[in-house]
Amino acid sequence: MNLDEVRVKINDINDKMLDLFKQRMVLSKDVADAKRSMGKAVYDAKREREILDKVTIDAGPEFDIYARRFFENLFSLSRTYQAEQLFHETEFSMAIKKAVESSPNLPPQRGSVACAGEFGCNTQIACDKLLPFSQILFVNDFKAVFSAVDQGLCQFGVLPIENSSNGSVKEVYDLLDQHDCYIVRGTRLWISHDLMAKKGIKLEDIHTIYSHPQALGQCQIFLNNLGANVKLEPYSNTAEAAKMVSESDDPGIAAVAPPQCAELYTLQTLAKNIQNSDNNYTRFICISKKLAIYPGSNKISIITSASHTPGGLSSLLTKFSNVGINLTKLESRPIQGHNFEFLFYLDLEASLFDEKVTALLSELHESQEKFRLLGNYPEN
Ligand SMILES: O=C(O)C(=O)Cc1ccccc1
Repeated sequence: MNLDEVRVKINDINDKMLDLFKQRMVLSKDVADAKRSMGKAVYDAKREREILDKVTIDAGPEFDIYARRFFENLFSLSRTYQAEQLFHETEFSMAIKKAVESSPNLPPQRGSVACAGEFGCNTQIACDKLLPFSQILFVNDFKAVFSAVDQGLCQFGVLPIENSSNGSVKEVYDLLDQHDCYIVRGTRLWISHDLMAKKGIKLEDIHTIYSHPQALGQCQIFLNNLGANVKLEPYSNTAEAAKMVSESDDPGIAAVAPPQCAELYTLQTLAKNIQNSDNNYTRFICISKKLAIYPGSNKISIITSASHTPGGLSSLLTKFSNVGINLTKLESRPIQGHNFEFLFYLDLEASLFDEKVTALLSELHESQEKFRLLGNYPEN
């Protein structure tokens, strides 16, 4: 057979498969419809497993794995189609509706906001960008930001979550799982770091440099070049490190902090723009106790689990590709007390104003062992 002849045959098979596929999708909807009207669960894991085992045997050793994956994908597509076609209100979808209806058309500009750090820190700049007329309450650490929001001391909390060169702020991911708070907004800031010390001090006089671990990580190349005699010490926050240096009696210490901190804390800049890369952006989130979904919300964050089996994560991800959703972030964090089991944090380019997306997330809410919507929010 020459190439043209093979192509003709393949086209013919494709046409037949497409026709069968469409027939199968319609039948899968009918089955779901019938099951639902009988009050039965639509998803039948046992039956799916039996069919998968049968096709694996029937396909023979050359094609068994291919056949199994092919049918797994077919089932996944059917389930997405069923969820979309037979969408029914669930507790989850009603909570979404309520949040959409009760949220104002524009994100708030004012309110009380908790910020970990001190005057002049990067997170304060993010607070000013997100809530320009807010009252900032500076607290000690990220945990205290969550507590302030959780206990109603502040309406909002702003936290760094991810940096373009240094990766995720893992502590914030863990705290998101531990608190009943929602992400209501996000923003991205270009971050630059300066090295600063007391006035009159030279770079060669410095023996210890303090800063937030994210900032130290973002300036690793410059800092490591200073040699082994210079110690790097993590500190709670960049601006707090600058303040501590200015108040300390030790002239040999310095801080990595945002440029404005030099003037704020009467320090002298020893080196400017010491970040590894100029492409140094940090994403910040704004959390709130109440779920709010403003018009224009283009990003969804969720926490979920995947089954601890081969293909478990892949079948979770397939559900998003089934409806054409782009994933912008996948973070995994170990589940405390479980051996090598993980929670997955996903960011999706999607909006709950789209019914298809609400249908998919409702389906996940029902089918996944763990599922939590962290928020649907605008990020700019
Ligand atoms: O807000 C700050 O300045 C911090 O210390 C946290 C931080 C560190 C580096 C980048 C963004 C936020």
